[in-house]
Amino acid sequence: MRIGQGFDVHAFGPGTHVVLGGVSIPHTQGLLAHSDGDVVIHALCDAILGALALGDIGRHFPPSDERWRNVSSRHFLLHCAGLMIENGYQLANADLTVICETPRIGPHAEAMRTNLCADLGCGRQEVNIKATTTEKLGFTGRGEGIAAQAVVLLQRRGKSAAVIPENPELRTLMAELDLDPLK
Ligand SMILES: Nc1ccn([C@@H]2O[C@H](COP(=O)(O)O)[C@@H](O)[C@H]2O)c(=O)n1
Ligand SMILES: C[C@@]1(CO)OP(=O)(O)OP(=O)(O)OC[C@H]1O
Repeated sequence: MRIGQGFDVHAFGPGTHVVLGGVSIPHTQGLLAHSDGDVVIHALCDAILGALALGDIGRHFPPSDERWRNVSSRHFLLHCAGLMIENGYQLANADLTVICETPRIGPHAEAMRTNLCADLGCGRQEVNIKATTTEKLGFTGRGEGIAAQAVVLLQRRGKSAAVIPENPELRTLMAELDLDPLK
């Protein structure tokens, strides 16, 4: 078993929506970032990479690289899911916390969960999404940005229990990276 944790913050800036867990949520502001600024997925990627002892998201997707400008963070998550499988692990569970005053996360949590489970190739029971305000304290309390935390537990995947991801994007990415899901 391997445990990993991730944390990310993005500041609010001009915009009409934020992208969290791959869900576009209408909002009075957007999030400033090189990519789509999906703090939830960034924290989750860092947790997975941490569990695998493979560094962090910036090492795999440098902010200096123009290829990642405005890209969907689901691309990063698919990559991390592929690395997890390549290294012989599957997700035992992931627990995420989104920290902001607004927008309200509750109404979007199930759609976010659907996206994350699809990209990770796991069942709904393996992923939980929570939200909290900071009672108007600190930078999230002042409405300056959104923070997210993630904790994951990875378990060794036996050959007999091997899971070939249902998500066609993940299968394609794994094929491109020459990752064998049964290895
Ligand atoms: N951005 C948010 C923040 C909170 N929630 C939900 O409200 C509950 C109460 O939050 P407190 O910060 O007052 O404890 C929390 O448990 C979430 O269910 C939310 O949906 N979006
Ligand atoms: C996601 C990456 C991609 O270039 O950039 P940002 O979208 O700015 O996000 P951040 O969490 O600040 O940094 C990690 C980078 O890998």
